Amino acid sequence: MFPETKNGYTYEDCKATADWLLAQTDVRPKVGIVCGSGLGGLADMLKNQVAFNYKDIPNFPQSTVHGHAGRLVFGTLKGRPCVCMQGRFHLYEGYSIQKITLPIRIFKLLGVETVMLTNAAGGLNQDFKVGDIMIIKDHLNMPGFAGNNPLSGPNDERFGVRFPCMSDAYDRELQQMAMDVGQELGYGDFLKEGVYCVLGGPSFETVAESRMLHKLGADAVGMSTAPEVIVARHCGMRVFALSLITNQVVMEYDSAEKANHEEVLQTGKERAEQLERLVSTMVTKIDQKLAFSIVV
Ligand SMILES: O=P(O)(O)O[C@H]1O[C@H](CO)[C@@H](O)[C@H]1O
Ligand code: HPA
Repeated sequence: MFPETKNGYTYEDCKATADWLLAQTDVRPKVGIVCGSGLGGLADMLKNQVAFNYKDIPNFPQSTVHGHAGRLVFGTLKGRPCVCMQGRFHLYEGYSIQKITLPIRIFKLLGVETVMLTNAAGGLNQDFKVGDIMIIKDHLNMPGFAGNNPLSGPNDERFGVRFPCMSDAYDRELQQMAMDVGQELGYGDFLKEGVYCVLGGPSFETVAESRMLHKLGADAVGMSTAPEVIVARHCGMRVFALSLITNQVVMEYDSAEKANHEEVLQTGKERAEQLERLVSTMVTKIDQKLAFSIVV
C-alpha cells in the first residue's frame, strides 16, 4: 500500500513542524545536509546528536527505501551546527512531490542558510568511472517537464516568488570550494563536475532512454535531488549538491551489465569516507565564510 499523499503543505504546517523540532534541541543549524542512498554515514559524523525518527516528527513522511535510515539528526560537524536528513524521500515511494520536498522548507524555518545534498547516480558521461564524485553544476528536471514541479499549486510569498530563477541554482562559489577542497584532499583523479538528470523511477533506464539523456546533455541520472534544489532556491537558501557515480548506465544492447540497487549501495560504502570528508571540510569553510561576511 502506498503511503498517504497530501497535495501541498501550508506555511503554517511547515512552521508547526519546525517549531516542534526547535523546542526539543538547542542546536540552531546553519547548514542542512541531505544524504543519498547508502550515504547516511555523514549523519553519524555529527557530535552531540539529538536525533528524531521520521515517524515521530509531525507531518514527516516515512523512509521506505533500503539505504535510507529515516532519521533527522541535529548536532555539530567539526563544531558547526548542522541538521542532517539520514534518508530522503522519492517520488516513486508514492508521495506527492510537495511531500518529498517538505523537509527542505522545514530546514528554512529552522534557520538553515546552506543546503548540501548528496545522491547516488548512474554515470552517462563516458569519461566517468564508478566511484567518481560529480559536483552538480546544473540539472534536467524531467518530472518538471511533465508538470510535476514541487512549486505547482498556490504560491506562498513567505517562502518565495511565483516564478523563481533557476539559472543560478547551484552556487558557483560552493562548486569552486568543492573543487579546491577536493584537490587539497588529493581527490583530483575522481572529482568531476556535470549535469544531473532526475527521472521519476523506480525502474532504471532503458538503453534508448539512457542514450537520449546523454544526447540531451546529462552526465549522470538519478531519481532525486532536483525537486529539493528547486524548493531550496525558491526560499532563498544556497545550494551545493554532488552525485556519487555508483554504476555506469547501460548504453549498449549487448552489455551484460544490469543496473541494481545493491551495486548502488556497495559503491556508496566504498566511497563513503572520502565523500564525508569532502562535505565536512566544506562545512567548516562555509562557516568561516559566513563568520567573515558578518564581521565585514
Ligand atoms: O538519489 P538517491 O536518494 O541517492 O538514490 C538513488 O539510488 C536509488 C536507486 O538505486 C534511487 O532512489 C536513486 O535516486
Ligand atoms: N539510474 C537512476 N538512478 C540511479 C542510478 C541509475 O543508474 N544509479 C543510482 N541511482
